[in-house]
Amino acid sequence: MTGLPRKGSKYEIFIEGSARQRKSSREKQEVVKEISVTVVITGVAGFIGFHVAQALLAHHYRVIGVDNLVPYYDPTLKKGRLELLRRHKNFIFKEIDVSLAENVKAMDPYKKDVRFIIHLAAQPGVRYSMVNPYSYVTANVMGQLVMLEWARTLPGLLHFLYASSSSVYGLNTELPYEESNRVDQPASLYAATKRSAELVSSSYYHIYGLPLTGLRFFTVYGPWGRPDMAYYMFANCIREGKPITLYKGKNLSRDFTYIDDVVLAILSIVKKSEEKPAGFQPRAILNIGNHKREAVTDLVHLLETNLGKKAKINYKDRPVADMEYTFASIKAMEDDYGWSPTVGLSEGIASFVSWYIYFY
Ligand SMILES: CC(=O)N[C@H]1[C@@H](OP(=O)(O)OP(=O)(O)OC[C@H]2O[C@@H](n3ccc(=O)[nH]c3=O)[C@H](O)[C@@H]2O)O[C@H](CO)[C@@H](O)[C@@H]1O
Repeated sequence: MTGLPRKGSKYEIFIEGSARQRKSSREKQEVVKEISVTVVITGVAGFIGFHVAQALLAHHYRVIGVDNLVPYYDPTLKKGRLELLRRHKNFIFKEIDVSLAENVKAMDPYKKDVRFIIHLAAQPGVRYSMVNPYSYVTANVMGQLVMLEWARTLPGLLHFLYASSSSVYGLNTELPYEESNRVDQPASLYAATKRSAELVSSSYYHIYGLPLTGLRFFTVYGPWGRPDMAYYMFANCIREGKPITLYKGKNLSRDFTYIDDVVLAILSIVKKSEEKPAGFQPRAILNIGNHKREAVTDLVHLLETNLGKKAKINYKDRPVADMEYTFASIKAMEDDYGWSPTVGLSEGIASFVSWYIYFY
């Protein structure tokens, strides 16, 4: 398994389409032209960064990938993702921590070429923010500021996209969550740092007019995923015959978003920003979700079916930092970019499990 998309998926057709394009020499020239579009991806060895980088490289972008390779989870995953990325000739990797301003000087030689920044480097994990709080402010707020400061020195920047999170909706009870909802009641420090990053960005838009969009991701899952997330932890426990911890609550549910849909969302934003349609103003914030609220117990059943093994379950009270439910309105993404998700939870979990079985 290479981490490439499911057979027949929209994302795969994208990549196959690109491969076909390489055939004629005239089109080869176009490819060479396209290579000049340089994208910086921070957190490139992370789950979402890796998939976005692969897709952009398949589309002949040049990717300057940045990551500090922090061992928050099993480093073999980050190393494996990087190994795949390094096979592309248009991939350049810098091992740096972007929460220190002096480190980003390593990217200065590419300044004039950079058209996009996709800033995904962060300290993730809702529950871990109670264990190691300082790392969240450093990575998620300072890191944001450093990247914004660097971004404003770029002469040809078209769009700065950055990762926010559905967790900013916090204790909000209005469903589905809309970008215009109140977001001043974070349930976790993690959410507070993600909201802070949005506010810092908003000030940079106001002062410097930087083209900025924060993407509020809703529980993204899939092959090469993050082992601190429930679907992955549950899979590990089921495989090893250990009990999973399921939080109590009849409304415990998530809007689960499959990675291919997230990649397509980002590609559609990048493409439109390159086209620069007259009068089009990118929004400051966009939800990236599946627009389906699914019970966490359904996730467990799907994993059991695909792994062919029953889960042993320990029920526990939900930690206060954990939201009970999430549900995304995706109207803004549909209206602005014609994007809508295509992969349901059962199909997505089947894809995840086939990668998982191969990987382990
Ligand atoms: C670990 C983590 O923070 N993951 C991400 C996840 O949070 P999010 O909490 O949505 O995702 P998880 O995969 O951690 O949890 C999914 C669901 O499983 C439940 N659950 C989790 C663990 C467990 O042992 N038992 C259990 O029942 C949770 O309460 C939740 O309802 O999506 C957010 C965006 O939407 C991201 O910003 C977060 O980085």
